[in-house]
Amino acid sequence: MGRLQKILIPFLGLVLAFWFYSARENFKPEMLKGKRVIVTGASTGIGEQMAYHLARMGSHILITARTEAKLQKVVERCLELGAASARYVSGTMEDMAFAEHVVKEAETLLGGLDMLILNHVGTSYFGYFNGDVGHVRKLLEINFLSYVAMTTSALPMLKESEGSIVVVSSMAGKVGFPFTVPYSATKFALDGFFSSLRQEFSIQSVNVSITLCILGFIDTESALRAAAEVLLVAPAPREECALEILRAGALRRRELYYRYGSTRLPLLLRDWAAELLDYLVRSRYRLDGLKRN
Ligand SMILES: NC(=O)C1=CN([C@@H]2O[C@H](COP(=O)(O)OP(=O)(O)OC[C@H]3O[C@@H](n4cnc5c(N)ncnc54)[C@H](OP(=O)(O)O)[C@@H]3O)[C@@H](O)[C@H]2O)C=CC1
Ligand SMILES: CC(C)CCC[C@@H](C)[C@H]1CC[C@H]2[C@@H]3C(=O)C=C4C[C@@H](O)CC[C@]4(C)[C@H]3CC[C@]12C
Repeated sequence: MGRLQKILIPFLGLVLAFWFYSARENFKPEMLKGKRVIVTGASTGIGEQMAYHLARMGSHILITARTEAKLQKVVERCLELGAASARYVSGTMEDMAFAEHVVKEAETLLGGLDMLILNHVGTSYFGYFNGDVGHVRKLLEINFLSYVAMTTSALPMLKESEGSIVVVSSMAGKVGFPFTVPYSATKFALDGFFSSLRQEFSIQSVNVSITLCILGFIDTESALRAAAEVLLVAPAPREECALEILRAGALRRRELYYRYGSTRLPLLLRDWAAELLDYLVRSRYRLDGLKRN
């Protein structure tokens, strides 16, 4: 009996802890109503879909990317869908002054900021590493340093609103995949920077959440163009992906894994059977589909 109690009580404790942990707050679209949100890389792909979801939820939206004509169309659609307000700023994230300018625009136009969604990525190649160090530097500036610059300038506003930072990363920011060498380096850098910063926020009681989004293959035009012929993996829908990112950000989750089965489960292998994971990853590639570049 005594032994049974010794096992049963901790077991019940664990069950209760699990129940308590999983019964966390549920997402309601009203959570983002009236919130002031920046979405970067929102002229197309997942960023564009996030803008539309935010519009339906009644947020104030500030979007950015390089192509003005596309941004204009996305803003128009956001207004049709019910955004509280929708504006754009066009420019390149190769330029840190532009990254900071976007944040300043939120201050001027919206009077503050509740959520900063960092989503843009510069164009890269999907193929063997070609030795171009200049490209790695440029991609680090676009995919990583501009995220740092925007976070730094948005922090006073985010502290004020007790807001959220959402960082869109990838499975390629947690595991090495073939053909994404420069891209993968930039995504691993994001994990280092933002996971460390989250720890400091916790120590300093800074109530700004950081959500790192670990995405698998998503059916955006650029991803399909680059990799559909090579990967034996079905891409997940960008609309659903965009909604899951917003949900995780609104719930102040630490990380999002989308889709769960093709991201979280393979990652369980990473620390215990890295060689097996590497092998399984390679087995999902069709090398004769690779374009010459
Ligand atoms: N699709 C996928 O399979 C996966 C995507 N992800 C991540 O999801 C996020 C979105 O990806 P996805 O929607 O596929 O990307 P897209 O290629 O569809 O969109 C990229 C966006 O970034 C903008 N952009 C590109 N270069 C620059 C630049 N120099 N300065 C400013 N903006 C720029 C583009 O607009 P413009 O050209 O007008 O500037 C566009 O709006 C990225 O962080 C990506 O790493 C993660 C895992 C898988
Ligand atoms: C085998 C399984 C364990 C999981 C497989 C998931 C793999 C196939 C997923 C995970 C991360 C994905 C890449 C990514 O993050 C972003 C881009 C940029 C885009 O412009 C071109 C496509 C590309 C390279 C994706 C290609 C597919 C990748 C490697």
